[in-house]
Amino acid sequence: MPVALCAMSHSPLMGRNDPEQEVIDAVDAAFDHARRFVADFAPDLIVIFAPDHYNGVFYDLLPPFCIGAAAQSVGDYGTEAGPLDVDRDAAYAVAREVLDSGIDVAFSERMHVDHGFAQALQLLVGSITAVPTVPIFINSVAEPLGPVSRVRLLGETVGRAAAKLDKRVLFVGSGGLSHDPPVPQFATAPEEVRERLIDGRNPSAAERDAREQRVITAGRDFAAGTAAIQPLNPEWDRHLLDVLASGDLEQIDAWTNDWFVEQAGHSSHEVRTWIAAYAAMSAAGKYRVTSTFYREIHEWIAGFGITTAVAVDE
Ligand SMILES: O=C(O)CCC(=O)/C=C/C=C(\O)C(=O)O
Ligand SMILES: [Fe+2]
Repeated sequence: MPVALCAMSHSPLMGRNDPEQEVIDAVDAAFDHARRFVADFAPDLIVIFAPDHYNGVFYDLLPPFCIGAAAQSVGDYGTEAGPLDVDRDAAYAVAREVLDSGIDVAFSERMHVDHGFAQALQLLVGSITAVPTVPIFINSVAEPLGPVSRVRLLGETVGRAAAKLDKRVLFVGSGGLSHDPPVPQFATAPEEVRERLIDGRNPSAAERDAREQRVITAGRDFAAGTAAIQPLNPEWDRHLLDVLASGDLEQIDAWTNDWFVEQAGHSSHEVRTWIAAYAAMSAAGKYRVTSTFYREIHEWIAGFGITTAVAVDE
């Protein structure tokens, strides 16, 4: 059955610390294009790969990957809260195929997800329930991380499973590109922050507000050139976009996790979601990238990209 792809950056700072109007208009136009692309493809199912930012998955039990058979959005940064419309049968079918192929994916009957999933679904199809989904969490934040080659293999097996579903499947990758927003790291976090990284579900409104305000302030400082966070790396971003478009994804296996951080900041690991989505596409054969948007947006602390791709009949 047909497959298609949309990979996109997300940012909790959209609408909270916006760049100048010309940039917003360009992003809006790119999302309009992506929405039309998705509507024209008319997916029966969205398989979405996204990270979490210590809102749904914590160090009390932190799998590298997790497939949700049911999922609940926490509603951080004003995103839609509540249950996603998860296709449970499809989630089980995908999980079986992934496990059969030797990838030890975790599985959840109550996965908690944050803006990584919700913002992408809302931007592309209007809500977290508009189209049945299979949500797949990819740890992109909480070290230690496994090699990126495992993410590519996960994506490939998910793609093989999706091809057997007899559905029109849209693969979505949500996150990236180069960016280094203030997401705490366990190794360097003070004790009280460590505690919430281990078991921080259901923070009070005041706690959530303080966390969100910290990120908004960092966005303001970054745009003003005064934030002590890593710069964006548009050359690295463009190179990644070229590699993904080339279809030659195996070259990514040689990229080390340290290299991602050196080049493009800690949260550049979120491009794992793009790599998985493109690898899923590659399982169906050759593909062609049909649109690419890219801008450096300091206000959102993001090398911000949106790409779409279709399968090519050989
Ligand atoms: O305060 C925290 O623990 C997390 C901060 C946070 O959620 C930052 C999110 C940033 C992105 O999702 C992004 O830029 O990709
Ligand atoms: Fe993120």
